[in-house]
Amino acid sequence: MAELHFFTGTMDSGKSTLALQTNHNHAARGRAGRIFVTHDRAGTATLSSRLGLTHEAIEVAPEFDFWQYVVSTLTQGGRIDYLICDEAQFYTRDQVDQLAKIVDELQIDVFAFGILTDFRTALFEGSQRLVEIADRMNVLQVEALCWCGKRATHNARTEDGIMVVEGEVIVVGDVDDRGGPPAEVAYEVLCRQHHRRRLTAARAKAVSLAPEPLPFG
Ligand SMILES: Nc1ncnc2c1ncn2[C@@H]1O[C@H](COP(=O)(O)OP(=O)(O)O)[C@@H](O)[C@H]1O
Ligand SMILES: Cc1cn([C@H]2C[C@H](O)[C@@H](COP(=O)(O)O)O2)c(=O)[nH]c1=O
Repeated sequence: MAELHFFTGTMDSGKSTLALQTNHNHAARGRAGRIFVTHDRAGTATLSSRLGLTHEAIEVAPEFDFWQYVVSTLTQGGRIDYLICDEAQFYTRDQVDQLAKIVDELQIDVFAFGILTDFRTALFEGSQRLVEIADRMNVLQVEALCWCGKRATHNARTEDGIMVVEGEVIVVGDVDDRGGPPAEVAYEVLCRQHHRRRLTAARAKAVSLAPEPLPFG
């Protein structure tokens, strides 16, 4: 039986790497797949992992129809055994419903990968629908860590190094771990407590270096 799988984790937890590994393993056994992505950091129609692997992919625009794409490919004699869908948090609710229909009606496996929540801690539209209807939901096993050492569960956005909780939902960007001057827009993974307190690594360091107030005599 085909299934709709949803693999989730914070930014930088290895989702795109797993997407490419999944594609590799299925393709190596002669299965025919298609790779989809949207808003990848590496540019349009590319699936990229921080481990250096990239693969060309089909760019998913908001009006893209997965069901139509697959049905028209099959009716033209093409073969599709599975779909790899990265950055699935950005897919629309309708697109996720199309993926479920493809699984149920055409017996094609779908492997979707994406972050669950945005920088404000709200569910993304695509992820919400995947949580609601996926056959299996898997949390990535390689844990991304907060600066304090705890498991990171939240994605924080920084602007010029300052954590923000308001703004556009979609802003493509990367985790800033180069230690250089802060990027205009960057992301940092944090545990819930430090996300709640808006305590990023840089702010925690600044606080720890602040001089102790002199005791009054
Ligand atoms: N130089 C490195 N050496 C080993 N592993 C690395 C290196 N850089 C990144 N990684 C691994 O790659 C993971 C990020 O992979 P990626 O697939 O791009 O994540 P995601 O798609 O979840 O954002 C990191 O969690 C880390 O485990
Ligand atoms: C939290 C958050 C993230 N994004 C963007 C930033 C990246 O381009 C992707 C996540 O990619 P990854 O492969 O999981 O690292 O999503 C965003 O647009 N809005 C957000 O709130």
